[in-house]
Amino acid sequence: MAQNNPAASRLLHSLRRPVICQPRQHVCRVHASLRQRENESAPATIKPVERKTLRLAVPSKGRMAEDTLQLLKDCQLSVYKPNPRQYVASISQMPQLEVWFQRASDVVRKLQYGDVDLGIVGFDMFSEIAGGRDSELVVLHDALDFGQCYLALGVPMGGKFAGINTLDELRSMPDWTETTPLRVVTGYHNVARRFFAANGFEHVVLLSADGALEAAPLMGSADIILDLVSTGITLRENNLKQIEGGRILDSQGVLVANRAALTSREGLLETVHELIERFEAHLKADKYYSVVANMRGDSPEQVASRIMTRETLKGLQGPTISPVYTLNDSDNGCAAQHGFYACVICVPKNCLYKSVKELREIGGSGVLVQPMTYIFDEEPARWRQLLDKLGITDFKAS
Ligand SMILES: Nc1ncnc2c1ncn2[C@@H]1O[C@H](COP(=O)(O)OP(=O)(O)OP(=O)(O)O)[C@@H](O)[C@H]1O
Ligand SMILES: O=P(O)(O)OC[C@H]1O[C@H](OP(=O)(O)OP(=O)(O)O)[C@H](O)[C@@H]1O
Ligand SMILES: [Mg+2]
Repeated sequence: MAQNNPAASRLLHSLRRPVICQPRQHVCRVHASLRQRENESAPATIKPVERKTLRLAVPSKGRMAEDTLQLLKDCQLSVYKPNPRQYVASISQMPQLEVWFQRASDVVRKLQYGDVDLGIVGFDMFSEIAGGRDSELVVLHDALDFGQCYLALGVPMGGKFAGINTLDELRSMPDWTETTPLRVVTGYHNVARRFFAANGFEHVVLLSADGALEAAPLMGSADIILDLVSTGITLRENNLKQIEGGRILDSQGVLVANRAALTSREGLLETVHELIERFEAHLKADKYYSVVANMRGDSPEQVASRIMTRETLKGLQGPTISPVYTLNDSDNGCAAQHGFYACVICVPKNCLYKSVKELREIGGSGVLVQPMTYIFDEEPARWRQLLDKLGITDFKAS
């Protein structure tokens, strides 16, 4: 069938191309090949081109591209791209920063080479290309709240895998030998190599494919897959299951920087500070509603104490309580209404209805719910952690 179908035969062809073995060598010692590949993928020590501008690389296509631009927009950092076929754009609020559109894998490579200073990419891609640990690259924000997925093994539900439900069981199958290794198809060879080496798999061969990996076990061209999972539907629809111990790496969008650039490029730390502040303010606010309720009570303290007895109503710092003023009919003046207070709290979005019910239980009447746009903390913890990582003690953001 594959012979008559060009797409299928291309896939088969790519699946059959082993990447860690020589053409006639079928079995790999994953430990040895791990060392070899990591040296290979080490960034070349090429001196970056001189430039005055700062650069941020973002994914150029797919869901990560859309979500990255949306995040920047939500932080009042809309990206202006004059022409859809151009790869460089700008942000009017940050004129010092060029935005470069790149394939996700190239975002990481360009960061390694120092061609860009900052990049937004999935943690999966960062792990695959750069090893996933802070080294010459530094993760500035590890939870941008989009592109949530994870890398996991997908194992056939039936056949010889019917009784296989854990990583130990998979490893202990007698089928895997020098001549019949476990064939794993994946786009994440470095992650896979590290994972199988760390988990004591001896006879593994990694195969390549650019998409539709889930079809490979059914076709017979691989035993299992290692791919991204989000809802798990694609695995299920292709008769594949996840196994205990087979969830390899959790991923979402991250902001990464070139470490050397952080300490040498003029203005980069200030820009990073602003980006972290804006991202944190938006991402935090996105999880809350601002709730204003009129509360019955004898004093502000009494209302506050009642609110503080309820976990969902405590908000971020506790309630703000103020008098409610009404018009005085006799002289048209205003007077604080006795026994009534307005209270403002932040409520986690996922507890909204519970909070409204609790407010009513403790004397609330009208409840207004508003979206929260930004919550600026005094200093984001991630900024402090970055300064610690870089060993900077005397930086003052302007
Ligand atoms: N199903 C998914 N759910 C959430 N995030 C995902 C999912 N698949 C991939 N991602 C994230 O998106 C990144 C890009 O994925 P990918 O390269 O497959 O592009 P895409 O958005 O699916 O577009 P396409 O596959 O059509 O080129 C991945 O590195 C990962 O971080
Ligand atoms: O768990 P799920 O919600 O089903 O998502 C998982 C699927 O999503 C990604 O594929 P994508 O949709 O990006 O298609 P692609 O293979 O063409 O990249 C990934 O490679 C899986 O196949
Ligand atoms: Mg995809």
